[in-house]
Amino acid sequence: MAGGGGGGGDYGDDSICRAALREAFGDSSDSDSDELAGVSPGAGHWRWNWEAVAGIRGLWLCATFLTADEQARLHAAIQREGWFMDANNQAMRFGDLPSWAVELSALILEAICVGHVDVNAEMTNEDEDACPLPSDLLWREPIFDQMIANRYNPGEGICAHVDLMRFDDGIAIVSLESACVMHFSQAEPTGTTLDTLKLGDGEPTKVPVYLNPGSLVVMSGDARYLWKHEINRKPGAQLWDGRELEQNRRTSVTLRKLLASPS
Ligand SMILES: O=C(O)CCC(=O)C(=O)O
Ligand SMILES: [Fe+2]
Repeated sequence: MAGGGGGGGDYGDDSICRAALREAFGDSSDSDSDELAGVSPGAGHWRWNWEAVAGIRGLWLCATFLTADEQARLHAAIQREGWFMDANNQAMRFGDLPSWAVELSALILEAICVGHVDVNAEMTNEDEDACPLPSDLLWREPIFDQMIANRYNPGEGICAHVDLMRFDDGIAIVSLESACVMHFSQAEPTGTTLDTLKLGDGEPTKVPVYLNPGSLVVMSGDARYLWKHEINRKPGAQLWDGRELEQNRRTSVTLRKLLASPS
């Protein structure tokens, strides 16, 4: 897909993306179902701004992915599943996803296809760098068939990890309820590339990414395979703009695609 120019802009061939959307999900304007219905194709086009996270190839953030209303409807749909009763704080689905997750997947694909890309100075002019997901991942069907919903109480997070290799490239994370800082650190230091990312004392740099409610993070390539991600909500670890974030309950939805199992 072609990238936007210096000031950002629509990218890719809109009609190809729209065809992919229709093929994958049908015409959502006909939809009479579901919690996110009413979001017609292209409706979010003006507000979807994609930022490439500096220093991590394949890591993209769309801070304006869901409106407050869409967040509320998505959260209500998750609540209705009744997953987070008692001490339960995680639910996984494989294969057929709940209809709201299928709709969310369609919205993610649409945001990737028609959103605006802020091309920063560090990026090269290679087309693949100017799209939040490589086109082969955009065309796979379904785009996602595995989902994890996580609920974190204040103080709870997730340890540094690379997602399991049983999942394909191209992972999306939607945040709800409250903000957090997710840190990325290199998984396998290779000497050469790490040199530019090391602090003076040799400690690998952690790249902080602020995940506000309603934001969408997309990881592919290096970001998915060569960088670990974590959410450390121990006191002192959630710093943003020099201030400690106030911690509240956070819910996230992670969408991935299972690799075909060897038969
Ligand atoms: O909750 C999040 O934001 C991240 C979840 C995650 O990384 C995972 O489930 O693999
Ligand atoms: Fe993960």
